[in-house]
Amino acid sequence: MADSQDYEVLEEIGRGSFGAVRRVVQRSTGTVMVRKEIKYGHMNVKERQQLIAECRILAQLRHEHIVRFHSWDFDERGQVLYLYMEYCSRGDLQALIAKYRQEHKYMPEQTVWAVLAQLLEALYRCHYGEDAVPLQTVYDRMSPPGKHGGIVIHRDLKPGNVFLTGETSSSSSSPSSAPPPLLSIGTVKLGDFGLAKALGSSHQFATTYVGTPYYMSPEVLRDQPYSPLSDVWSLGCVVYEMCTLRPPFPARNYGELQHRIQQGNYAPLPDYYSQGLAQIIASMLKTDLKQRASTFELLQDIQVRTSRKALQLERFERNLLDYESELRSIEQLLERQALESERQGQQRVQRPTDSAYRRFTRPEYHWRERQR
Ligand SMILES: Nc1ncnc2c1ncn2[C@@H]1O[C@H](COP(=O)(O)OP(=O)(O)OP(=O)(O)O)[C@@H](O)[C@H]1O
Repeated sequence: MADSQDYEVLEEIGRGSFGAVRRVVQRSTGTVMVRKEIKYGHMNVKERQQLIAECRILAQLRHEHIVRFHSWDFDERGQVLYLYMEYCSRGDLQALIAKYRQEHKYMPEQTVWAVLAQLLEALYRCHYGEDAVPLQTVYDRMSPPGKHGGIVIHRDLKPGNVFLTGETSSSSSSPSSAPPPLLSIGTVKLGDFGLAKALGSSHQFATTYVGTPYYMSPEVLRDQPYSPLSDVWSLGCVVYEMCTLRPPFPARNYGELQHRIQQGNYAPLPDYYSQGLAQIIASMLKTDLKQRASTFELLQDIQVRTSRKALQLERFERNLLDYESELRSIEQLLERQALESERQGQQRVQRPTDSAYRRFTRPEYHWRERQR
C-alpha cells in the first residue's frame, strides 16, 4: 500500500467513469506517476474485497507493454481508492486515431503492425501468464505456452486504454521517402486494467461483463461467459479502427450495435492496406469462438514476427545510440578535465617564475646581489 504523504499531487489530466486522473510525483524517488481515483462508497464489502484482490494481481502484472501498477491507497473519509500507476506521456491510441482522422490521412501500415505486435505481447502475458520469448530470427516459431496458474482478461480493450509512452525514434535524420521508424509513435502499453478480472485456474471463465459496447464481443453480448478470446475480438476492433479510423460496427443505438456485432459484417479495409493485414483482422473478428485466433496463434503470423523482430532491432539501435551519446559526453568531460589540469599545470609552472620575478625586482634583492 502507498503512503499518500509521499505523493505531491499535480494537475488533473482527465476524467474517466470512476473519477479523476491526476499526475503526481513520488517525493521519495522523484518519479512522475498518475493517480486514478475510484469512489467506493456505493460498493458492498464483497465488491471492495474483489477490487483489492484485483489490485494485488495488477501489482504483479509486470510487462514492457503493460502500464505498470505501482500501489494503492485509501481516503477513508472521502471513500476514495487511489491507484498509482505509470505515467504515459504520449497520450493514447484514441487521440492518435482522432489526429489521423482530422488530417484525413491513413496510419502507416507498419505502425499498425507495430501496435498490434506490442499489444499481442501484452495480451499473451495476461492470457498465458508468461512472456512471449524474444525472437532470434523472424523464422522462429514459438513453442506452445506451458501450464499456468492464472489468466487475466482485460475486458475493456479499446483505443482509449492503449497508451503511448517513452522517447520516440526521430525520423528527422532519415530521408523523407523512408518509412517512419516503428517507434515513431512511442512504445505501446496496455492500461486501464481497472475492470480486468483475474481468474484463478479453477474458474475457467467469469460471467459479469463491464465493457465499452463498440468493442464488445458477440458471445459477451449474448450474455455468455467470456474468455481471453473476447479480448482478441476487441483487439481486432482496435486494429480495424487504426486502419479505417472508425470502429468496425458503428451504430446509432444499442439494438443496432448488437445486431451488427452478431452478424460480424464490416466494411472492407481501404486498398491502402495489404491483404495480410485484412486477413489477420478477419481472424480476430470471427463471431464463432472456435474459429477465432488466440494470441498464441496470432503471434505466429509472419508479419507479426517481422514487426516484433524489427521493434527489437530498433530498440537495440536506440540503446546503441544512447550508449554512443553517453560515451561522447564522457569523452567531452574528460577532454575538459584534461584541458583544465593542463591550464592548472601551466599556472603552477608560471607561479614560481612570477614570484622569482617579483623577488628579483625587489630593491633588497638588487642590494644583496650587489654584495656578492
Ligand atoms: N497511465 C496513464 N498515463 C497517462 N494518461 C492516462 C493514464 N491513465 C489514464 N490517462 C488519461 O486520463 C484520462 C482518463 O482516463 P480513464 O482511463 O480514467 O478514463 P477513460 O478511459 O477516458 O474512460 P473509462 O473510465 O470509461 O475507461 C484519459 O485522457 C487518459 O488518456
